[in-house]
Amino acid sequence: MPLPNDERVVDLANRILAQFDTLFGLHPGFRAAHAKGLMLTGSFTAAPEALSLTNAPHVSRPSTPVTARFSNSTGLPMLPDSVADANPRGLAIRFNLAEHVHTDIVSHSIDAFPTRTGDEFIELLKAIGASGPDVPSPKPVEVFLGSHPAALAFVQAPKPFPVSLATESYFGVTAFAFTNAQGETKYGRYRIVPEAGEHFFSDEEGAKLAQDYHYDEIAERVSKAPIRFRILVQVAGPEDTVDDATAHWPESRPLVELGVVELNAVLPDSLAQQKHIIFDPIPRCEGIEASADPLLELRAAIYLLSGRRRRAAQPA
Ligand code: HEM
Repeated sequence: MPLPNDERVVDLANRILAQFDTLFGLHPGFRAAHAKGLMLTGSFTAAPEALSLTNAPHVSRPSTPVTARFSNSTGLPMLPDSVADANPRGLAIRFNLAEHVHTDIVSHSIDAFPTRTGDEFIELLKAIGASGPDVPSPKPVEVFLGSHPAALAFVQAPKPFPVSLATESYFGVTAFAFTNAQGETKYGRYRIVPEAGEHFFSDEEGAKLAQDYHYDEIAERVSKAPIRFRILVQVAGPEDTVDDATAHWPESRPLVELGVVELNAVLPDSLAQQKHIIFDPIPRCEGIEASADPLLELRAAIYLLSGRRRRAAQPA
């Protein structure tokens, strides 16, 4: 996973990282965002119909080992699971194709993102940082939301507390170009759907959850039976926008099943593994290419810079 060649992207990535530090404080050894999490292992089994979409290596073989990380939002590693800011939850999946060869999916539990570009995103972070409780209305964040409808829609969208991290759906949000063995390319977006169905608490119930409820629950659940998710790809129509994470496609677009992820166990050294692993929002594998979405290169740079910093941190 290389840093982008474009120095402006790397500079923006560093500035966004610094803005996360300002918002959440420094927590050496943890992620700047999605800091609280847990890692599990398992395998991916491709669905037969997946080959119609892509000849990616994990789709062309019977089974691929995976490593997955569930996470809470924010850069606060001790954030209680009962706090609304813990939503949306994250799910990152690494398909281990060979030693040191892998491709990842990074997803979160809402089919939306507040901004189309990184420049808008840093503006939003700065506006949030400048909108403390003592700041009179209209606060900078209110002004930002008033002039950015996608950000307003993201903030206002329901983000309920899942009963379990295994009863939540996750969305890749950015589009990728999927190419099959015949050379046909279609754009699509990931949807990761729980076999256990979607189940949520009311906000009142969510606010009463224990500090580490979701992570204790998922560990308990996987110790009894495997946890399964179907990985689907929502396929774009010819007129759909494929380079804008804030754009929504009609629900009538077809869904192609890529396969099933089965998680079998929590990694015994989850904390050390989380510190080390750096998920890549760009697939970088045959059959799945990045779209022109400007967030992709930027995120790849941020996750790498943040990951290098995390790896270099000395244990507390
Ligand atoms: C401007 C856009 C974005 C920025 C600046 C951003 C920023 C970050 C940062 C700084 C991290 C921590 C990286 C690390 O230390 O490893 C992170 C992780 C993460 N982000 Fe984003 N993000 C963006 C968009 C998204 C989108 C669109 C999604 C959902 C599809 C997403 C889901 C996640 C998840 C799940 C993680 C945790 C990954 C893991 O477990 O290692 N982010 N993000």
